[in-house]
Formats: sequence, structure tokens, C-alpha cells
Amino acid sequence: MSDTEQNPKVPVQAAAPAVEAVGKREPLLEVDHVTLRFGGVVALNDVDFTLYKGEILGLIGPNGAGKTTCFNAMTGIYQPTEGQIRFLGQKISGKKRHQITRMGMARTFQNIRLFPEMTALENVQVGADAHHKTSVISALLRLPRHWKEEREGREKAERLLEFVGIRNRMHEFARNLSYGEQRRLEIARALATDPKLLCLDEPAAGFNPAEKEELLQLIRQIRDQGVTVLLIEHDMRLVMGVTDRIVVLEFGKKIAEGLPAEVRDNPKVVAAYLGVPDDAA
Ligand SMILES: Nc1ncnc2c1ncn2[C@@H]1O[C@H](COP(=O)(O)OP(=O)(O)OP(=O)(O)O)[C@@H](O)[C@H]1O
Repeated sequence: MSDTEQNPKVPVQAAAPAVEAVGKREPLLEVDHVTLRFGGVVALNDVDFTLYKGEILGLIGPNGAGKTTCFNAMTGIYQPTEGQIRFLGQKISGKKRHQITRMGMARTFQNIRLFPEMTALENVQVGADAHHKTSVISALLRLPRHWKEEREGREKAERLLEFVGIRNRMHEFARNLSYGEQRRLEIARALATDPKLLCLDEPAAGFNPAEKEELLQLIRQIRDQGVTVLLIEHDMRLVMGVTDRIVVLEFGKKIAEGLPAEVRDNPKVVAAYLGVPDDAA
């Protein structure tokens, strides 16, 4: 039996090409004039952009530009001081983390957050559990439907570990995995929640060039499975090589948005990264 037959939520066919999806312009996540202040610090200043279904959007900017704050606002950790964020037309503000996960948003963290004393398989199963429908009572009474869900969760976790390339490590404790394997495991765990949007916060941090190349392939494969991807990344080569569009922040403001080539050649972006004075840009 194929993967698709076993689990329709892990399709194997490539989704429609991103360019076509962007062309249709179906909004998935809307950052609507968001300002976010921490006391006197304006971390985000009237930031406005839309993430469309099927695309890989890069969110870049120099240190302290507001990328992580934006990410945290999108995933419900911070509430905007002004403006709002909508996911599939629904306001994110006021929603709990698990509600946001159920709406279809998943994320990884800049600093890896796995359960180190659990196996790779168990770490992914925890993600799959977010969608379990059987009650605690069914679990306690060990009812058949509970076992069925358990089995399906395990099979799905194995498929996801295969997908990210670490199935052979599934019985290893997370803490014993290499750094690169842990990053892949985080992605598998996030995918286990069946997200419509996967937000990756600096997934290539600490990677060597070969690992970065592999990650690039994996991100493309994730998008080809129909998952929209938001990528925060410092490595410009990686961002330019994998994204469909890029939003650039500097000092909490959006200074550019467009295709990778447009953004790369934008004098404001060059100035932000190279520290060239504004009047010279
Ligand atoms: N919890 C907080 N309390 C106060 N100020 C904060 C907080 N989080 C972020 N800031 C400030 O908001 C601004 C944006 O920070 P943020 O971490 O979002 O930038 P970033 O683009 O993700 O930077 P980096 O690339 O270094 O991770 C910075 O001036 C930062 O000091």
C-alpha cells in the first residue's frame, strides 16, 4: 500500500507549482499593519505583508530587525500592540498555542526544543498526538479506537522520519542525535501536526554547506507536499536559493518585499546588510 493510501494527509504527489499558487494569490497568513512594542522598544513598526498558499516566503533582516518578534506574533506568542494577524481569515490574537496548532500552523525554534530523553520516534508521535480524537478515558480503558490511533500515529511518525531522512535513528534518544539530525527531527515533529503553514526559525544555523544544501532540498520537498513555508534565515545564499518571495525587515520596519532577485538588487537591502549610510544607498 502506498503512503497516500495509508495517510491522505501525507501526499506523495507534488503540489501545484509555487508560481502558479502565488499567481492565484490565495492568502494564508496576513500580517496587517502590525506594531509591537516592548516598553520603549518598537520591535515591529507597522509591518504589513501577506503569505500566500503554496509559496516559500523568506523573512530576512540584520540582527535585531524584528524577525523573531514577527514570528512570535504570527505564532501567537506575542500580541501585537496595534494591527492584527489573520490565518485563513481568522484572527490569531487571543488564541491559545494548541488552537493555533489545530488551525494548521507549526513552527521550529532558533534553539532546538526537543524532548532529549525521548526517542526520535516518540518526539514525532507527540506532534501527531495533537490531532488525536480519542479521549483520556478511551486511553485509560485501552479501547480499540485508542489503539488504532496509537498505531496510526506511530506509522505516521515513521513515515515522517523517513521523509526527513532519519528513519534509521528512530529508536535513538533525541539527545544522542547529531545537531543536524536534531534539526530534522524538529521539522518532522512540526510536520506531524499536519500544518498548512510551517514556520522555520533559522533552520540552517550551525550547518555546514553540504547540510545546508540538503536542508534546501528538504524545504522544497515540504512545499511540494502542499505545505506553505515561512523561513527566517541569516544565510542569504540559502534564502535566495529556496524562497519564492522575500520580505526584508530593518529596525522593525519592512524595507523591501519581492522576488529574490529584486530584493538582492534593492539598494536599501544592500545598505541594511552592508551598513552603507542611507543617502549612499
Ligand atoms: N522580549 C523582549 N523584550 C524587550 N525587547 C525585545 C524582546 N524581544 C525582542 N526585543 C527587541 O526587539 C528588537 C527586535 O528583536 P528580534 O529578536 O525580533 O530581532 P531579530 O531580527 O530576530 O534578530 P536576530 O537576527 O538577532 O535574532 C530588538 O531591538 C530586541 O532587542
